[in-house]
Amino acid sequence: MFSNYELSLAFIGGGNMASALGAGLIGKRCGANDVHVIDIDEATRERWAAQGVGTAAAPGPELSGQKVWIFAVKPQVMKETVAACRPYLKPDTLVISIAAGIDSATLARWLGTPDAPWTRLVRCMPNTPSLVKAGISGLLALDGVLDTDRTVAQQLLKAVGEVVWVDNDDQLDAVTALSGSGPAYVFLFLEALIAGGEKLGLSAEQSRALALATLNGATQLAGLSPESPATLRERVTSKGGTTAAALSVFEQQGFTPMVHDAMQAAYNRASELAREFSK
Ligand SMILES: NC(=O)C1=CN([C@@H]2O[C@H](COP(=O)(O)OP(=O)(O)OC[C@H]3O[C@@H](n4cnc5c(N)ncnc54)[C@H](OP(=O)(O)O)[C@@H]3O)[C@@H](O)[C@H]2O)C=CC1
Ligand SMILES: O=C(O)[C@@H]1CCC=N1
Repeated sequence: MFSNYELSLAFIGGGNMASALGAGLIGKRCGANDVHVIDIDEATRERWAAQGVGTAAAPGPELSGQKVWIFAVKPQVMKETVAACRPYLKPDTLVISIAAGIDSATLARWLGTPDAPWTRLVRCMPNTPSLVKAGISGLLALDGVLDTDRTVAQQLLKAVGEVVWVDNDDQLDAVTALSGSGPAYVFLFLEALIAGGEKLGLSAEQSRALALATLNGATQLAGLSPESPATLRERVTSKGGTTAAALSVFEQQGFTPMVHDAMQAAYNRASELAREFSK
């Protein structure tokens, strides 16, 4: 379907997440000149223009020429942004929204009418490792979405990593709490490991190399091994040894419940965003 770059793409909002997706997609699924970016921020437009991408500060007729639209603005401005783009929809436009929280039925209503909601719509929750083609995206299509549209959305996101289809908006909020926000949790852990190494006398450079390779190696091992993460953890933990000493501190200080509370907070925030900005 995408041979000879048959895809034309609009990013409405060209910030962090759109840039990560664009970096993975341009040259693989589309040429730079097949992409159109609408962003109110001049510096953002200049970054895209430097890659040969057409840009505009506001939606206009050129949007009608793009087959797939990816809404990548903050949930707070989704409603007004959709309203501004809506006049340029064509019957065959596939809309993908990556906004956290804003549910599919609301988006379908904003894009269409209350009586005839837009059906060519896929909700997606990607993550920033898409920048290096190591992302993972949750995808959600309402009943009635064409199989061809599901396929296009899936191929698009597979160009920047893996995809997992979910059944409803609540599950997409759970994806948001896990893999959407998740890279930030991992970066926080990485920062803590690096700072911890330095406190114990390693240089910043040594700590960074050791921490990065440890996270990389451990996740690769977990991905390739048939054994569970719990078993792999036990393999590192010699009785009465150093790992046991460290893990007992994690346990005493409530590491696992803290991770669960953090994920619950992200999930709850997605619902709040939906309530606040879906009216
Ligand atoms: N960052 C991430 O890891 C992920 C983000 N998302 C979702 O992606 C969306 C974008 O997030 P992110 O990329 O981080 O945000 P950014 O703020 O980096 O990007 C949004 C961009 O949209 C611009 N913008 C604001 N209003 C409009 C408008 N009316 N028309 C066009 N452009 C506009 C902003 O300009 P200005 O800065 O001047 O306001 C900004 O450049 C959010 O809905 C978020 O939930 C989903 C998954 C992961
Ligand atoms: O923080 C946010 O709201 C967005 C959604 C997932 C990652 N970033």
